[in-house]
Amino acid sequence: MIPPAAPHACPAALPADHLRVKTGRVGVLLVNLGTPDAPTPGAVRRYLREFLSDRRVVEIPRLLWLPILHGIILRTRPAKSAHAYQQVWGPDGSPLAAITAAQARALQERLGEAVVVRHAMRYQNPAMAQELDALLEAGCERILVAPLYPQYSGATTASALDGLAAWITARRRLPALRTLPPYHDDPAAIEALHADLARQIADLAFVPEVLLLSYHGMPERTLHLGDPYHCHCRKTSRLLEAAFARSHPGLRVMTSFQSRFGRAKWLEPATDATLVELARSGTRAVAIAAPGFSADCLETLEELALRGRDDFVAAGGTQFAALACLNASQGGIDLLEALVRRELAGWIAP
Ligand SMILES: C=CC1=C(C)c2cc3[nH]c(cc4nc(cc5[nH]c(cc1n2)c(C)c5CCC(=O)O)C(CCC(=O)O)=C4C)c(C)c3C=C
Ligand SMILES: [Fe+2]
Ligand SMILES: [Fe+2]
Repeated sequence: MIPPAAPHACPAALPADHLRVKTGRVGVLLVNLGTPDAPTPGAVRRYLREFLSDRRVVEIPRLLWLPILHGIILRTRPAKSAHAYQQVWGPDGSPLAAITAAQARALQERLGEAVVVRHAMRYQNPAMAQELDALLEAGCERILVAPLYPQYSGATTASALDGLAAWITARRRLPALRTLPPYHDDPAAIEALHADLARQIADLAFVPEVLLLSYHGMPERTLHLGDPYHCHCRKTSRLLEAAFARSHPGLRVMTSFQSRFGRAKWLEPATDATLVELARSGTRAVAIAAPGFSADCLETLEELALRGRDDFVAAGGTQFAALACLNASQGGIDLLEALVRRELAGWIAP
């Protein structure tokens, strides 16, 4: 679609190859949150230091936060979190990194040579700046940056855009840029999630009474400050609930928020408390899903699938299934392709 650059005359003092760069291509950068390079206390510490130093993630004044982060959290949490990562670490490393890489490869296949697809992590590796540079190097003059968060939050979507902004300010030669909007209520996203979860439920050895939709939590204060995250999660849930009411009339769909961090009040109800409450009030069979995560990660594979099951069973529940995220499944890649093609309108042939 982009015409080749016309020949031109440059000052004789410049070397003949000063503009001999590849041009005319379109790039897509899939971005997810980030994960440690290894399931060791040292690597987890480096990851947490970068992540939890981000002002978008912890919004309390630096003077208060930095002594807590460096004096307490970075001394105690890395060993505990490394133990959790060891339980989900796979042959290709961290699940979040491996799945995001697989999503990028699958999307590259779908989009063909007209588009260069790469992936990056907001924290740790592969770094956003390195991957954006690689797209420029490959001749991409137009780049779509796609944070893979269906629901917008300052801590995730906005932070990924901060990563892009930091790269922009540090480079002379910039491409044209677009960013993927949140897709929490996109009919294609709801349909993909509904179809994938329904397929997984059909494959279970039991019939769940409850489908619990668990989203990563946020401090409740961020909702009052105007972050749309809570509303986006609730809307995804409402649309999924409506879809399941049609396909699975006996299934109760509920929503909760997981991964509380720190002492402040977080969005409620909490996932762990909800599982215990369900079991205590007589629910025996639960399936849990995480529609806020585009890829399985520590928060789904350890917190939900392992600890969630323990909480539910200890409180009297008997059947528990943690359903997979869309990941690089056919439905997941169909969705990514649809979202990305829509955002690339005018840059690539329909
Ligand atoms: C999907 C959306 C996410 C939101 C919103 C979010 C907010 C948020 N997270 C923390 C603190 C931690 N999160 C951690 C891991 C983690 N978080 C997300 C996604 C969201 N976070 C993902 C995908 C992951 C998993 C990464 C992986 O490697 O698999 C962690 C690290 C793990 C641990 O030590 O428990 C922390 C810490 C805050 C404070 C926050 C909002 C303010
Ligand atoms: Fe998180
Ligand atoms: Fe809301």
